[in-house]
Amino acid sequence: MKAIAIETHDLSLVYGAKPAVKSLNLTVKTGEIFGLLGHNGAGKTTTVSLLTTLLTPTSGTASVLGHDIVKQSRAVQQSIGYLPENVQFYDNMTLYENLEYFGKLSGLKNPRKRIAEVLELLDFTGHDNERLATFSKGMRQRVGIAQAILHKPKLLFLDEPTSGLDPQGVKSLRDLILKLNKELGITIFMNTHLLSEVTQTCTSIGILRSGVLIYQNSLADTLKRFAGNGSLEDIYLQIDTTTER
Ligand SMILES: Nc1ncnc2c1ncn2[C@@H]1O[C@H](COP(=O)(O)OP(=O)(O)OP(=O)(O)O)[C@@H](O)[C@H]1O
Repeated sequence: MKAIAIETHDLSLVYGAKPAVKSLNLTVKTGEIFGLLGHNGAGKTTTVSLLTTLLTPTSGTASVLGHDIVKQSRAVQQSIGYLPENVQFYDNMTLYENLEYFGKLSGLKNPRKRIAEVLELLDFTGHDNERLATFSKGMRQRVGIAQAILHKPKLLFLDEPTSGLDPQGVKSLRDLILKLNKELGITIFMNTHLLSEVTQTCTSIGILRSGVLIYQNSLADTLKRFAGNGSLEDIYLQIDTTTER
């Protein structure tokens, strides 16, 4: 049986008086590529912010790679990588300088060696002395993944990683996500509303609606269970409209 990477129990977050995540009970096993789906404002980013310890829950608990997100937040931070939706870099610095900066922030002892490994892994060899100002959005997202994996995390959180990319950028990022999962064994937790991405990348999915997890299952079981109901888009709409509000 696979170990559990993420487990939440009645995890909730209220912004002022507004509940954004409501009693979330979610399990993600190690080795999965988990896709968290939902409309804009469903609570996906808030969920990732809780699991990455950027936000403290109003109530409930969660463990990430066996560490409690509140009591052991430092251990969580050390074992995960995170690509936020709008990752910021120093455009006037080169790719190498940006990665060196992030490597130092995450306490890397030998950044030079690790940066060279990551540049090769991400097919960036030869670009290390180019300024980030010259990079396309797709390349910048890959730099975002490079900074997120510098410290060799076992679990990677990606917030809408392919949003705003052209088809070539989407494909390149999708291939990279699959490579990180298959070759390096990194568990991936990905927020998305691109259903086409989910079918080509994820092994399991969850659907959030107004802060409530209304569905969680493997992608294979979902497609089997709703066989004959059309594309994943049709299935998503069916789950969304037939689940009690
Ligand atoms: N800092 C904040 N203060 C108050 N309300 C917030 C804050 N951040 C998010 N919200 C609200 O919480 C709800 C969930 O937002 P969240 O960003 O988690 O959703 P999302 O599913 O990630 O949406 P999107 O796909 O648009 O990024 C939304 O109604 C949003 O307006």
